[in-house]
Amino acid sequence: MQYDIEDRSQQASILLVDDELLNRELMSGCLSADFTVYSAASGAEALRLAEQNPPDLILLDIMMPDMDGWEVCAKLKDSPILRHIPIIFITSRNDDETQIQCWNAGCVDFINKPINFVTLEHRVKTHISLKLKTEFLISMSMRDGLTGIANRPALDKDYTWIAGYCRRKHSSMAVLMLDLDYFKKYNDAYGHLAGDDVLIAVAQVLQQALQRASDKVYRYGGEEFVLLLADTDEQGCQVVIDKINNQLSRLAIAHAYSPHQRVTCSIGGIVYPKGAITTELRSSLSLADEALYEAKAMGRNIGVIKQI
Ligand SMILES: Nc1nc2c(ncn2[C@@H]2O[C@H](COP(=O)(O)OP(=O)(O)OP(=O)(O)O)[C@@H](O)[C@H]2O)c(=O)[nH]1
Repeated sequence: MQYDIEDRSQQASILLVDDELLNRELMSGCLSADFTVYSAASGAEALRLAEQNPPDLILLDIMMPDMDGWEVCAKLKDSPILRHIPIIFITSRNDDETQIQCWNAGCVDFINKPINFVTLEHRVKTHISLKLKTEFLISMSMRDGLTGIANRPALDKDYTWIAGYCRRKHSSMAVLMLDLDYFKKYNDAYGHLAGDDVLIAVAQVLQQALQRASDKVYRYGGEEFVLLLADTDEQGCQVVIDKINNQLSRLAIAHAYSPHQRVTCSIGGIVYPKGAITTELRSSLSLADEALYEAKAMGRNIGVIKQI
């Protein structure tokens, strides 16, 4: 995947927070050619705007009436969604104590007033570039290199919050494990690269079969995939399994060494009843794996779902 920092910078957004209109206008004039800039005249407005539309960077004045920059910063750092947004303080004070206070508050940098606009522009570009590159690296580390879908570390990360969410919402949840049938024979007969193409095609089928935003698919290992389906019962699982099988049968990838003469998969899954979900991924996978084992033993190309 190619990454172009220039392209992404154009879309990067900056929230300016300053109670003085002139400061906001001058900073906006300096930055709006390169970034999407929006501004707030108070701490309360800044928090509201940041929640509605989290920016990539916040330029935060310290001395403001009602809520000062320190308090805004503390509230941002308290929010699980907003805490990672880099903050640059804008301050007219340059004493040691203020500088230490800025760093302790969790800013990435600070700029002194009167503002040197060349410095402002360069500092902002540096921090936006760092933020975008970090985001890109994090997203890459959560993707499977071959198929482009989420990988096992992403599953580890997502499972806890999806299971916790379903438990709190008192909804059901399904964990499915999918394994291609006779895939070793496929690789042996058609070659490893052809096998890779099958994995890519199957990953696409799985993504298409999952229609809700909360449905997630991961490449778990070699030819194994895991699906997390929030708010899904046994009947819902069956609908998903049927869609996957129909789509695979429509693709009709020839496999002369399978009794089905085409690439098929077996699926094992478990459904947790409303609210009774374990937040331990390991035990969910081990139960789904048992169901998958049964599906394989029953002749493959079949789904076995168990209600827990
Ligand atoms: N092409 C390709 N093959 C892979 C990849 N990862 C794992 N495999 C292959 O997947 C095959 C899995 O073989 P087995 O675990 O014996 O399973 P199987 O042949 O599908 O048999 P059943 O699951 O019992 O139907 C092995 O040949 C692995 O080399 C990959 O990234 N690309």
